[in-house]
Amino acid sequence: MNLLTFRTEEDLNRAGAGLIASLLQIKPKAALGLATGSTPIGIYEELVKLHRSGSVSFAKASSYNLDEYVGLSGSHPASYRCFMNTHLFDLVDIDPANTHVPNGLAVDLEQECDYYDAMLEDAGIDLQLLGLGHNGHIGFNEPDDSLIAGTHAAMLQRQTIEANARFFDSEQDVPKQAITMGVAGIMKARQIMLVVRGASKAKIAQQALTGPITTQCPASLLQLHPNLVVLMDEAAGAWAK
Ligand SMILES: N[C@@H]1[C@@H](O)[C@H](O)[C@@H](COP(=O)(O)O)O[C@@H]1O
Repeated sequence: MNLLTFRTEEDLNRAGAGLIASLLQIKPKAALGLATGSTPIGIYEELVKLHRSGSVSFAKASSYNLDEYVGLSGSHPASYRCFMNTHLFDLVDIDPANTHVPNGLAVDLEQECDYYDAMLEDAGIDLQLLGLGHNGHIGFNEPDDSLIAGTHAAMLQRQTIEANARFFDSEQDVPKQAITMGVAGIMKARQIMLVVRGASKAKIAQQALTGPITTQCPASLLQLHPNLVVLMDEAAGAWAK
């Protein structure tokens, strides 16, 4: 595991974007595993800047997002599809046909999950970007007695609904279910970049990265990944010094 702490958010964003840009330079057809939430926004902003300056192209790349709310269409402003279009896809030269986000409106969720897994298997994620939930979740893999390997429809925990209510008009509007890549799908990525920001996540980051590996903290499984890089700001990574 490579633990990196950054003095400023700008430094962290540059490092994160730099990693993705270097991969695309070496492997233009890279399959990127992407994440939503507030954590990756700064990294996407840096990537857009790099793209505008001509330093990076997504023209041959493909992307696979971690998750999507069940019941939201891609045009709903709080959907992860809409988030990705707004923060990255519409601002760079990626072919929209090569961007993949689970379909939250799928009538048959099981079929949608199987379809997504088959796509992931085919693509082989080169780099998976991850944020961290306050309860240790990754994607929408919530703490539990057991975890699910493949893409599945997950029930969101109260804490997650509360944390994500800021993206909706009210807490009642937050969907209770989401389609998420499973832990095996995440762990299959050739490289994982976990990004953690803010003092409120310091404790769970420390627990996930140095504590016991347990399904009660899904991010702790990342300790088993052979190629994990963790980017933290000083507030989240104070314990790592
Ligand atoms: N499903 C997403 C996760 O993929 C994300 O990592 C997490 C943290 O979000 P934030 O970065 O906004 O703290 O929230 C959501 O629940």
